[in-house]
Amino acid sequence: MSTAPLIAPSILSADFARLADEVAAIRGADWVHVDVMDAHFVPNLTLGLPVVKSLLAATDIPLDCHLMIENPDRWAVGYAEAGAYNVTVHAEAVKDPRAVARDLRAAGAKAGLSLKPGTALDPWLEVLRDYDTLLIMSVEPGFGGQKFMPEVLDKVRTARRLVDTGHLKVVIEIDGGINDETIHQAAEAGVHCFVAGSAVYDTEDPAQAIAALRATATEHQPH
Ligand SMILES: O=C(CO)[C@@H](O)[C@H](O)COP(=O)(O)O
Repeated sequence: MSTAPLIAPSILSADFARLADEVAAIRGADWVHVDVMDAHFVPNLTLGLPVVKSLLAATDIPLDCHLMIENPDRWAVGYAEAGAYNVTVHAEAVKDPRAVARDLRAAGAKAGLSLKPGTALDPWLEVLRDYDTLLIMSVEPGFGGQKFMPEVLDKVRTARRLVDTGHLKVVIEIDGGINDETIHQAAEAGVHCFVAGSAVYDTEDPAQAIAALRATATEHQPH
């Protein structure tokens, strides 16, 4: 697996004017992380499949759809069929994780599994053999602009050890509070793909912010 760090700016906005700006700003990103929230699994409501279809038409950058919704078993495959590159469901919400992974892959997408900060990694290791991406949340899902939780990095270190020894084949992604001051810790712990919202969009030059995050993550890759 390539160790070059991936930077994935996250699109969260339910304000369509701002969303257009966010899409226009994502030059130089590897993936675009799309925060799909349903106001049930998380206390926030953002966007759904029709808007994701518009985003797919608006950018060539692979879309990484993070489903923070109840009953992802029902909805996930629609995002894959629409053309999302990666579709991530939450361990705390999914009922049949193996069937979801199989259906996502059959529809041509990578399958992702996400863990909230308080969810342990060990019970999911067997299931993760069927997945391509492990998304470790470093904030409680729901809102951008929260403080990074370094305590989740133990899960990153464990997962990275398993990847490096060939026991797991996943891209390790982290999401929440990633910025210039925190990305080095996540990189050193072994993260492959870094999601960043405010650190990209709340700057004068989002493309430059993406480049700077990538440079820091590259510098702090584990050896
Ligand atoms: O999904 C979420 C939060 O639930 C994240 O994708 C945030 O939207 C990232 O924003 P920052 O923490 O980087 O501001």
